[in-house]
Amino acid sequence: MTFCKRGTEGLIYLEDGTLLKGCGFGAKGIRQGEVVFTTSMNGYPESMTDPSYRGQILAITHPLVGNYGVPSPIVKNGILQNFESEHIQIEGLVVIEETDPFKWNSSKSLHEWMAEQGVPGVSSVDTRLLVKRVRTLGSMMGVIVSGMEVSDPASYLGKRYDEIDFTYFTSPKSPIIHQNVSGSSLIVLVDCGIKHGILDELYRRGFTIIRLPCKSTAEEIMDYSPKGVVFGNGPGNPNLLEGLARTFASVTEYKIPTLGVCLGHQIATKALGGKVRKMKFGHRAINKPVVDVTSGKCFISTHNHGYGVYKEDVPQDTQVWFINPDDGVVEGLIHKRLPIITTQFHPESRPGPNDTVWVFDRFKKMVIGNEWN
Ligand SMILES: NC(=O)CC[C@H](N)C(=O)O
Repeated sequence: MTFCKRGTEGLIYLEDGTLLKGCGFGAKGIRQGEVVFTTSMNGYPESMTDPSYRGQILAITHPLVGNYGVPSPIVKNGILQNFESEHIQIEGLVVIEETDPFKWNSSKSLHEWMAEQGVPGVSSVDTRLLVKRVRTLGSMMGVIVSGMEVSDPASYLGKRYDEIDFTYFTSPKSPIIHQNVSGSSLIVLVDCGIKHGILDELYRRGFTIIRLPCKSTAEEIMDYSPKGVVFGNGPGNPNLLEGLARTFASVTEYKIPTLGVCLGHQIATKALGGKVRKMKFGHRAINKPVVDVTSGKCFISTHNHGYGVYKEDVPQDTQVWFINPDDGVVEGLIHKRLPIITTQFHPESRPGPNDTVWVFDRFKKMVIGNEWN
């Protein structure tokens, strides 16, 4: 029997029947979701508040999680500087060891933060075994239990992740404006659950940003006469978002500079005639290589995607911009005739190395200077 420092037990159950018992922390509760893993060694406050993780139970492979605690939110111009959204988005967290913090800017422990926000965690489980199962069998649904007695966790499995449109929970219901006094150009960002890191990088480049709901039409977008449009990241299965792909396709008719990031890259692919497929277990890390095939340079980047574009599914009028050299997944596209660029990875680098923030400079050049290749 494991000694549990919070005095409660917990478990993680996978739909293939794997049951790992450990300790509960964070909030007491039971949640179901798709079980995914990240190999990031730090950045848990950013990852856990990334809206693209909605509907997922996140396992962190790094053995100690919580060492530097959780900071107080810092907000500038309505944009969070140290979290990716206002609250925790993951369904639950799985770690080997959940630690108490020691850092000058920590305001609470990981345990306290999760308890406050109603998110269950389980620690003292063999995350290596869990990751091996997911890598071998592919992403699976699972159930996390913290501090409660449950005899049949399988009975809590519900609707499958791939069948739920999570943007309903993460997209704003009405426009949000980040007015930029130093800015020259107004852009519209189609917000399906935007990471504040993306907002921040755009705002730093002088843009006034109008965030519109994910279900907006091209007409609603063009009503603002934007100089550029961004289709951002977001949770869930891109193949459920046919309306968004239609909106993207209609926006292309205005020949307006457009940037797609992560979900935005997938939506661009669909809108332009390509295909997006579910990956076996996805890419979630802050040290993934991507090669810019136009320059031959390799960059280290932040990823969080479970769907992907493969070479054979790239839309006709686009050229591959980035590729992941490990598995060949297409990590970025450039349109051959229109000012459209996309990345599957996260150039805003939250959390992660800043190697690719120049993608936003390139977008700015497209908007301000009319250059894109
Ligand atoms: N970060 C994202 O935008 C993720 C896109 C999509 N939900 C996926 O998992 O592939």
